[in-house]
Amino acid sequence: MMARALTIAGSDSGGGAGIQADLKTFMAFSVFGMSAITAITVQNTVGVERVQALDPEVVGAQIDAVTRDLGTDAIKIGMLFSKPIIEVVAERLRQWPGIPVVLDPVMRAKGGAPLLDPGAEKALRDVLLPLATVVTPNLPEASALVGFPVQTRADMQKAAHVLENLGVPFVLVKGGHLADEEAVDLLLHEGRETWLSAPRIETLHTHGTGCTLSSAIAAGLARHDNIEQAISTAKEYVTQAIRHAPGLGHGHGPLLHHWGQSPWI
Ligand SMILES: Nc1ncnc2c1ncn2[C@@H]1O[C@H](COP(=O)(O)OP(=O)(O)OP(=O)(O)O)[C@@H](O)[C@H]1O
Ligand SMILES: Cc1ncc(CO)c(N)n1
Repeated sequence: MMARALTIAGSDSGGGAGIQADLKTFMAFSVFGMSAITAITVQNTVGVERVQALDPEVVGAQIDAVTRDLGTDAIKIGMLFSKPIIEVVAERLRQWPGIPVVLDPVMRAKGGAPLLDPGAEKALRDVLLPLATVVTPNLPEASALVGFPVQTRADMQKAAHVLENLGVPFVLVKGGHLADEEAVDLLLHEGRETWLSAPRIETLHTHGTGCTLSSAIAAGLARHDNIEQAISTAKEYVTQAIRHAPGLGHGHGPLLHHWGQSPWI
């Protein structure tokens, strides 16, 4: 049967991040994508102009409709926006304890616009984190979750251990925001640290890197790949997606959601 994945996330009208990036990524991995939209962002490559959250009950109902009928092999979680939405999502995840969950703890867009109510960070950590199989914070998100600054490789190690102790089997702290020649992420699993390194590509076009990485991991899990293998394939996917970015828009442009060279060149 075709592998299926569900993304629970916000819509990015610009098509580069959020639900749109997730579905495009699932498709690149030949995984059937489904969505539960948490919020609609009025967004393009320049920034976020408005956010309209959905009624938490409508978020829960989308998850129910999909799981009841089509079923899913993996779940990716992105922008959640508010504590009531976090609670509804957590309640649904508890009903499906066997399904692997990739949690991207989205807090802000690249330009700084808030995508999560700061008052909901605690709920994200206390309610949702223990239900995740993989968590993928960037440096500011890791810092908000652990309560100390995360700015160096040593900080990433410390933060990863704290997050593992909060009950997440696979912790991936993303180093995209490091001032480093390499784009390095740290994977921690059962106390074992692995640095995943890729060349840092000099480009403005990095809109949706985090969404793309987490949905590529979820696609691998939906296909029942070994989790460490799924994470390293996802890292390769995001690196080539940045390298072949189509250069659209006037700000931080989207990535190429396709394996390999741009098909239109
Ligand atoms: N310029 C770059 N070149 C290569 N890899 C990059 C670059 N920037 C980020 N990455 C990689 O992309 C992935 C996403 O990391 P990043 O820290 O940018 O996530 P993020 O801040 O959550 O992204 P966003 O919020 O824009 O979706 C990581 O694997 C990171 O190492
Ligand atoms: C909807 C949405 N989710 C996540 C991000 C983070 O990149 C974004 N910019 N927009």
